[in-house]
This record gives sequence, structure tokens and C-alpha cells, in this order.
Amino acid sequence: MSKKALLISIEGIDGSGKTSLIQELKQKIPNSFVTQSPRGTELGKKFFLFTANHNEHALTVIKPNLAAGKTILVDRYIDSTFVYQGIRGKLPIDKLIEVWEKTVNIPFPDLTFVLDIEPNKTSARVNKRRQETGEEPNN
Ligand SMILES: Nc1ncnc2c1ncn2[C@@H]1O[C@H](COP(=O)(O)OP(=O)(O)O)[C@@H](O)[C@H]1O
Ligand SMILES: Cc1cn([C@H]2C[C@H](O)[C@@H](COP(=O)(O)OP(=O)(O)O)O2)c(=O)[nH]c1=O
Repeated sequence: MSKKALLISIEGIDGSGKTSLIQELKQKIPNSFVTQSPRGTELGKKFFLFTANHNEHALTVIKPNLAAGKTILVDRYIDSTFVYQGIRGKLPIDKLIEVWEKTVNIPFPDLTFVLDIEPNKTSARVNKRRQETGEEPNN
């Protein structure tokens, strides 16, 4: 019997090292697939917009690749919704889960790594990354 494919999410603040860790893991895990949860636009930082985005991403990217037996490494996932739309947006997390259970089908991760770093350590990293990549500041 083939083993169940794993859905692994990597969470952490901007500059905590999610992208770098995922690139390392991708080299080490055979048959892995890397994806990134949809980011919000300026208009789209609300729970229902993220829910629609996560659902679409689950349907079109996550589930087909799990079904194909790939180990999925996802850069930010539903814990980002719990933190940004839930805790920061002041919506109770049990209500968010209840809405998801009733309306959408977003697979929960089998394993989550949270990259825990002092926020003041990430600003130097993000500045360095901006210089290297020319990315624009977020806000
Ligand atoms: N463990 C680490 N130690 C020091 N610098 C790191 C480490 N991991 C990543 N970086 C650097 O920090 C910056 C942000 O990393 P990145 O992987 O883009 O973070 P995120 O995807 O979480 O925003 C990059 O310039 C990267 O090279
Ligand atoms: C996936 C997701 C992201 N977000 C937010 C968190 C971040 O502010 C933003 C992503 O910002 P971005 O700078 O693209 O992320 P990274 O940390 O990977 O560099 O989207 C939510 O609010 N809810 C979500 O469900």
C-alpha cells in the first residue's frame, strides 16, 4: 500500500526564513512539491477573501498534488489565517474553523513548522533581501 502523502506547512513572520527552509527541504525530500498560499491584496485582507483564496488553492493545487502522492511544502497556510484574520482581526478562531467546516474543504496540515524569531532580528534580514532582490517594501 502506498503511503499517505503529507501536507507540511511552514509558518512565521516575514523574514523568519520560510522560503529558505522550503528550498532546503525540497532538495532533501524526494517527490516534493512547493507552493505558496495566496497573499492578500490591499483590498483583500478579510477572512472571507482569504477563505475563498485558500479554497481555490486547495482545490487546484494542494489536493491534486496530494492525490499524485507528492509531499507538499506550503509557504504560509491556515495558521496565517488564524493569526492575521483571527487574532489580529479579532475573530474567534473556533468561529473561523466552524465557518470552514460548513462552507469549504481546505485540508488541514499533517505537520506544521513555525519559525520562531525575535521580530527585531528579521528587519536586518528583510533589508538584506531587499537589496539582493530589489523587492519593494510591503507597507
Ligand atoms: N537561518 C538563517 N540565518 C540567517 N539568515 C537567514 C536564515 N534564513 C534565511 N535567512 C535570510 O533572511 C532573509 C529572509 O529569508 P526568507 O527565507 O526570504 O524569509 P521568509 O520567506 O520567511 O520571508 C533572506 O535574505 C535569507 O537569505
Ligand atoms: C496566507 C495568509 C497570508 N496573510 C498575510 C500575512 C502577510 O502579511 C501577507 C504575506 O506577506 P508576504 O510579505 O508576501 O509574506 P512573507 O512573510 O512570506 O514574506 O499575507 C494573511 O493575512 N492571511 C493568510 O491566510
